[in-house]
Amino acid sequence: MMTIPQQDSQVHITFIGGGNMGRALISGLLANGFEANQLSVIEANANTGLALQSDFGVQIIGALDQIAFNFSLNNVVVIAIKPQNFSKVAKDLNAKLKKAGSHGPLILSIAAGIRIKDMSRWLDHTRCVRAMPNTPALVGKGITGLYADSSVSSADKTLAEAICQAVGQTVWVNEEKLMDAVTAVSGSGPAYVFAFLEALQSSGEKLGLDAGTARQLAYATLEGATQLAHNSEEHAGVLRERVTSKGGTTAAALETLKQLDWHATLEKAVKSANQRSNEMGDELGQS
Ligand SMILES: NC(=O)C1=CN([C@@H]2O[C@H](COP(=O)(O)OP(=O)(O)OC[C@H]3O[C@@H](n4cnc5c(N)ncnc54)[C@H](OP(=O)(O)O)[C@@H]3O)[C@@H](O)[C@H]2O)C=CC1
Ligand SMILES: O=C(O)[C@@H]1CCC=N1
Repeated sequence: MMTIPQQDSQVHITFIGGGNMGRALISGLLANGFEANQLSVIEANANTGLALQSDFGVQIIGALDQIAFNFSLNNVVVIAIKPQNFSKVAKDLNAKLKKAGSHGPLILSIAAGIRIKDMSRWLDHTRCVRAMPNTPALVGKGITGLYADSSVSSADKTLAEAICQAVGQTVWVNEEKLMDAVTAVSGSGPAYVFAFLEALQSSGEKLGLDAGTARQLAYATLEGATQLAHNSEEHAGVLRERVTSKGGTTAAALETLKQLDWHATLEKAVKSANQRSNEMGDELGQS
């Protein structure tokens, strides 16, 4: 049963939205110390809700107005719906929070782009922390960036951090605009890695390997190289040079990547994600 450091009482988390990221967090939390009776989910899509109930045994609540806060300080609401739906849901939640008074829950938003000042305004509530997890949370290997402004208590920061640490590592940023960068690097990052895997595997297939062998080679290489880099104190560039024999095969591949400006291309892609997160904050914060 998951309790939070320095507190005895049990944490209860209500998810609003149990889609891709909600599911990844729920699965990761259950595998890492939480029990099903500590989690409830409000999910608009009936099939998605049924699948969560059957896979994880969590309680599915039909609608927002059925949330029963237990008025404990360890009551948490994770908002895991699309950013475009956020203001509507937050305004609906506002009435419930008013009833909860000063013991309203900690709100942990994982929505890309949505800023603390806007969610606090829609919710009329200041116990809000912004988080950006990623889907490797599903296997307990996520990383979550966190931001809270100075009005949030250290107990609430500890609570938010402990929840996110149940599914991987956490880092705090001290300026909210850096959440756009976190989103661009690690929130969206798994997609870049999966795209790289797809390309490495299909390259192997085009060179004549069967799909299974190409997949095995690509996945093991990514896993091994990542582990090597993780365990090494040296810069990834040094590790790259060690693979690159003068006049050899790696040099030929890296020369092609250089001609195609691959490094700068990836940096541009990550910059686009950063910019989009910021734009979403501007666009969606207006409502
Ligand atoms: N996917 C990722 O890798 C990451 C996503 N995020 C953030 O997480 C949030 C969710 O993303 P993701 O899980 O991918 O999105 P999904 O669309 O997969 O999940 C959202 C779920 O919420 C449901 N929903 C919509 N409106 C409501 C409502 N009013 N009440 C309850 N449930 C509702 C949706 O149902 P329906 O499909 O019927 O609309 C859907 O099942 C986003 O804000 C995103 O920015 C953050 C980090 C990583
Ligand atoms: O693509 C998105 O907008 C979300 C945020 C980070 C990952 N998925």
